Amino acid sequence: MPFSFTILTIKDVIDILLVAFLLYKTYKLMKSSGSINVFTGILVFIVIWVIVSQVLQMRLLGSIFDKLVSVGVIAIIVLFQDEIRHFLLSLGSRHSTNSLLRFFKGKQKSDGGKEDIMPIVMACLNMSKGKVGALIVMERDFPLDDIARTGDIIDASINQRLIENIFFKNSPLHDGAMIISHKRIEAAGCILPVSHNLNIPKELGLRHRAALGISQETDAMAIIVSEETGGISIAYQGEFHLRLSAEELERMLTEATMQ
Ligand SMILES: Nc1ncnc2c1ncn2[C@@H]1O[C@H](COP(=O)(O)OP(=O)(O)OP(=O)(O)O)[C@@H](O)[C@H]1O
Repeated sequence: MPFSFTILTIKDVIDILLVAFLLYKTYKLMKSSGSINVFTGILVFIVIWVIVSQVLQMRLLGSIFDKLVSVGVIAIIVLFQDEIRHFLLSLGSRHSTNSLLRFFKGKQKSDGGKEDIMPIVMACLNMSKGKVGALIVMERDFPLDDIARTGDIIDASINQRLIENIFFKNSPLHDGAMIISHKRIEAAGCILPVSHNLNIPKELGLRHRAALGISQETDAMAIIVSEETGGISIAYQGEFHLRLSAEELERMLTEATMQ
């Protein structure tokens, strides 16, 4: 039988690149939420399904697999509703849209928000030196009102001494997380969702798990000051950035709060 060559058009190349991008995004989301084994399992199942029903054309087994696939789509949506919500959120977030606009317009990033960031950075550095534990969540596009309601509403301007005071050991509000929203300290003593990721290093406790949890469920950035080591870390988009320097902390906060 003569070989037949299929000519790839530009549309096909874009199609392949988009599928690769979607697979990569899914892989990253699953990895950050600790469901990477499920992702591998689904991939293995798809490969077996394609071999059985398309390549070998086994009709009986193929029809069973076809049925499983049609039900499987609904099962996947139910199982991964959090990951799907996070994916759609990251696609539609103001940050992604603005980056895209900047890319096309060649517009420079604004240097806004430094006066709001520096008190947070300075407070974190002081708390780090004194080994005072802290958990600060910076709201972005996803509203954190429900989380803020689990603590005490403060609604104060961002102030270094106020932040340090709240997290000072034995202060009534030192337990739990502080929420920063619309350039204000909105609430303190808030309860965050805890991440169930199994790959979190054992030495990181509940404060770090809670920070990772909120970064998986929303687009917020969470800053952690460790009471044990004084280390400053950030949980963002389901990933940890551990043991940050003052410059790294400032840079990440500036990037995250840029409009
Ligand atoms: N779900 C949660 N939401 C908000 N804050 C939480 C949550 N769970 C724990 N915390 C905070 O974390 C503190 C416990 O921290 P723990 O020692 O377990 O964490 P850690 O990650 O090891 O941090 P550290 O290095 O500071 O010890 C609690 O006192 C509380 O303030």
